[in-house]
Amino acid sequence: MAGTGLPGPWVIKFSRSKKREYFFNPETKESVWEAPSGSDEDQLKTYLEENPLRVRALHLLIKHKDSRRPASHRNENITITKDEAKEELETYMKRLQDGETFESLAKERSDCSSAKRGGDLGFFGRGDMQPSFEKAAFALQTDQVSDIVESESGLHIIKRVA
Ligand SMILES: Cn1nc(-c2ccccc2)cc1C(=O)N[C@H](Cc1nc2ccccc2[nH]1)C(=O)O
Repeated sequence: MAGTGLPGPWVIKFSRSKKREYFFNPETKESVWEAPSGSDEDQLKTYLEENPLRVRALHLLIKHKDSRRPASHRNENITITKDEAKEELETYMKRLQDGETFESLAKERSDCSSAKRGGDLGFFGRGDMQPSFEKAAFALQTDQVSDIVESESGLHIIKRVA
Protein backbone atom coordinates (compact mmCIF):
# COMPACT_ATOMS: atom_id res chain seq x y z
CA MET A 1 0.00 0.00 0.00
CA ALA A 2 1.49 3.33 -1.07
CA GLY A 3 3.13 5.47 1.58
CA THR A 4 2.94 2.94 4.39
CA GLY A 5 6.50 1.70 4.08
CA LEU A 6 5.15 -1.83 3.65
CA PRO A 7 6.27 -4.02 0.76
CA GLY A 8 3.97 -4.93 -2.16
CA PRO A 9 0.24 -5.34 -1.37
CA TRP A 10 0.67 -5.51 2.44
CA VAL A 11 -1.64 -3.27 4.47
CA ILE A 12 -1.84 -2.51 8.17
CA LYS A 13 -5.11 -3.00 10.04
CA PHE A 14 -6.37 -2.81 13.63
CA SER A 15 -7.66 -5.89 15.48
CA ARG A 16 -10.42 -4.72 17.88
CA SER A 17 -10.49 -8.10 19.59
CA LYS A 18 -6.72 -8.15 20.22
CA LYS A 19 -6.54 -4.34 20.54
CA ARG A 20 -3.41 -4.11 18.36
CA GLU A 21 -2.25 -3.55 14.83
CA TYR A 22 -1.62 -6.45 12.45
CA PHE A 23 -0.44 -6.78 8.85
CA PHE A 24 -2.55 -8.29 6.09
CA ASN A 25 -1.70 -9.36 2.56
CA PRO A 26 -4.93 -9.17 0.49
CA GLU A 27 -3.40 -11.28 -2.28
CA THR A 28 -2.31 -14.25 -0.14
CA LYS A 29 -4.86 -13.54 2.70
CA GLU A 30 -1.95 -13.93 5.12
CA SER A 31 -2.12 -12.07 8.48
CA VAL A 32 0.94 -11.48 10.67
CA TRP A 33 1.55 -9.55 13.88
CA GLU A 34 4.99 -8.18 12.94
CA ALA A 35 5.85 -5.97 9.96
CA PRO A 36 6.77 -8.17 6.96
CA SER A 37 10.39 -8.27 5.80
CA GLY A 38 11.28 -5.33 3.57
CA SER A 39 9.18 -2.86 5.60
CA ASP A 40 10.49 0.68 6.12
CA GLU A 41 9.81 1.10 9.84
CA ASP A 42 10.42 4.88 9.87
CA GLN A 43 8.04 5.43 6.95
CA LEU A 44 5.46 3.20 8.64
CA LYS A 45 5.76 5.24 11.87
CA THR A 46 5.25 8.51 9.97
CA TYR A 47 2.28 7.04 8.07
CA LEU A 48 0.57 5.96 11.31
CA GLU A 49 1.08 9.39 12.88
CA GLU A 50 -0.86 10.92 9.94
CA ASN A 51 -3.35 8.06 9.41
CA PRO A 52 -4.42 6.59 12.76
CA LEU A 53 -5.76 3.06 12.50
CA ARG A 54 -7.91 3.60 15.55
CA VAL A 55 -9.23 6.51 17.52
CA ARG A 56 -10.86 6.86 20.91
CA ALA A 57 -13.88 9.12 21.13
CA LEU A 58 -16.66 10.34 23.41
CA HIS A 59 -20.04 11.14 21.92
CA LEU A 60 -23.38 12.62 22.93
CA LEU A 61 -26.24 11.11 20.95
CA ILE A 62 -29.76 12.51 20.76
CA LYS A 63 -32.13 10.08 19.11
CA HIS A 64 -35.35 11.08 17.36
CA LYS A 65 -38.53 9.36 16.15
CA ASP A 66 -36.85 8.27 12.89
CA SER A 67 -33.75 6.81 14.56
CA ARG A 68 -32.93 3.17 13.76
CA ARG A 69 -33.96 2.29 17.38
CA PRO A 70 -36.08 5.15 18.80
CA ALA A 71 -35.54 4.04 22.41
CA SER A 72 -32.77 4.30 24.97
CA HIS A 73 -31.82 3.80 28.62
CA ARG A 74 -33.52 7.13 29.38
CA ASN A 75 -36.63 6.89 27.19
CA GLU A 76 -38.42 3.76 26.06
CA ASN A 77 -40.34 5.62 23.32
CA ILE A 78 -38.55 8.52 21.65
CA THR A 79 -40.98 10.75 19.71
CA ILE A 80 -39.11 14.02 19.13
CA THR A 81 -38.48 15.02 15.52
CA LYS A 82 -35.01 15.27 13.96
CA ASP A 83 -35.33 19.08 13.98
CA GLU A 84 -36.19 19.07 17.69
CA ALA A 85 -33.21 16.78 18.36
CA LYS A 86 -30.95 19.19 16.43
CA GLU A 87 -32.21 22.19 18.39
CA GLU A 88 -31.66 20.37 21.67
CA LEU A 89 -28.18 19.20 20.65
CA GLU A 90 -27.27 22.80 19.79
CA THR A 91 -28.01 23.76 23.40
CA TYR A 92 -25.47 21.15 24.52
CA MET A 93 -22.91 22.48 22.01
CA LYS A 94 -23.37 25.93 23.63
CA ARG A 95 -22.95 24.52 27.16
CA LEU A 96 -19.76 22.77 25.99
CA GLN A 97 -18.46 26.06 24.56
CA ASP A 98 -19.36 27.73 27.89
CA GLY A 99 -17.01 25.33 29.69
CA GLU A 100 -19.06 22.37 30.86
CA THR A 101 -17.27 19.02 30.40
CA PHE A 102 -18.17 16.71 27.55
CA GLU A 103 -18.46 13.78 29.95
CA SER A 104 -20.96 15.52 32.25
CA LEU A 105 -23.15 16.57 29.30
CA ALA A 106 -23.09 13.07 27.77
CA LYS A 107 -24.02 11.52 31.14
CA GLU A 108 -26.89 14.00 31.45
CA ARG A 109 -28.39 13.60 27.99
CA SER A 110 -26.91 10.96 25.66
CA ASP A 111 -29.28 8.31 24.31
CA CYS A 112 -26.36 5.91 23.83
CA SER A 113 -25.70 3.28 26.48
CA SER A 114 -22.15 4.71 26.67
CA ALA A 115 -23.68 7.69 28.49
CA LYS A 116 -22.89 6.09 31.84
CA ARG A 117 -19.19 6.30 30.84
CA GLY A 118 -19.41 9.94 29.82
CA GLY A 119 -20.02 8.89 26.24
CA ASP A 120 -16.71 7.01 26.02
CA LEU A 121 -16.80 4.46 23.19
CA GLY A 122 -13.23 3.32 23.78
CA PHE A 123 -10.87 2.72 20.85
CA PHE A 124 -12.35 1.71 17.53
CA GLY A 125 -10.95 1.09 14.10
CA ARG A 126 -12.25 1.65 10.62
CA GLY A 127 -15.26 -0.53 9.92
CA ASP A 128 -16.40 -0.68 13.55
CA MET A 129 -18.87 2.22 13.52
CA GLN A 130 -21.49 3.55 11.11
CA PRO A 131 -19.70 5.20 8.13
CA SER A 132 -20.84 8.78 8.80
CA PHE A 133 -19.71 8.53 12.43
CA GLU A 134 -16.39 6.92 11.50
CA LYS A 135 -15.67 9.58 8.85
CA ALA A 136 -16.30 12.39 11.31
CA ALA A 137 -14.36 10.80 14.18
CA PHE A 138 -11.28 10.01 12.08
CA ALA A 139 -11.28 13.54 10.66
CA LEU A 140 -10.92 15.07 14.13
CA GLN A 141 -7.64 15.96 15.75
CA THR A 142 -7.16 14.71 19.31
CA ASP A 143 -9.27 16.79 21.79
CA GLN A 144 -11.28 18.34 18.93
CA VAL A 145 -15.11 18.35 18.99
CA SER A 146 -17.18 17.76 15.86
CA ASP A 147 -20.11 19.68 14.52
CA ILE A 148 -23.45 17.81 14.59
CA VAL A 149 -23.04 14.44 12.86
CA GLU A 150 -26.01 12.42 11.59
CA SER A 151 -26.11 8.64 11.67
CA GLU A 152 -28.94 6.10 11.48
CA SER A 153 -28.95 6.18 15.29
CA GLY A 154 -29.64 9.91 15.49
CA LEU A 155 -27.64 13.12 15.90
CA HIS A 156 -24.26 13.14 17.58
CA ILE A 157 -21.52 15.43 18.73
CA ILE A 158 -18.16 13.67 18.95
CA LYS A 159 -14.99 14.46 20.90
CA ARG A 160 -11.86 12.59 19.84
CA VAL A 161 -9.72 11.92 22.92
CA ALA A 162 -6.93 9.74 21.48
C1 LIG B 1 -21.29 1.51 19.45
N1 LIG B 1 -21.72 1.49 20.86
N2 LIG B 1 -20.85 1.38 21.86
C2 LIG B 1 -21.54 1.42 23.02
C3 LIG B 1 -20.92 1.37 24.32
C4 LIG B 1 -19.56 1.50 24.44
C5 LIG B 1 -18.96 1.46 25.69
C6 LIG B 1 -19.71 1.27 26.84
C7 LIG B 1 -21.09 1.12 26.73
C8 LIG B 1 -21.70 1.16 25.47
C9 LIG B 1 -22.90 1.55 22.72
C10 LIG B 1 -22.98 1.60 21.35
C11 LIG B 1 -24.21 1.74 20.55
O1 LIG B 1 -24.27 1.34 19.40
N3 LIG B 1 -25.22 2.34 21.19
C12 LIG B 1 -26.50 2.59 20.51
C13 LIG B 1 -26.52 4.05 20.03
C14 LIG B 1 -25.34 4.38 19.17
N4 LIG B 1 -25.35 4.42 17.84
C15 LIG B 1 -24.10 4.77 17.43
C16 LIG B 1 -23.54 4.97 16.15
C17 LIG B 1 -22.20 5.31 16.06
C18 LIG B 1 -21.42 5.45 17.19
C19 LIG B 1 -21.97 5.25 18.46
C20 LIG B 1 -23.32 4.92 18.57
N5 LIG B 1 -24.12 4.65 19.64
C21 LIG B 1 -27.63 2.45 21.51
O2 LIG B 1 -27.35 2.44 22.73
O3 LIG B 1 -28.79 2.39 21.03
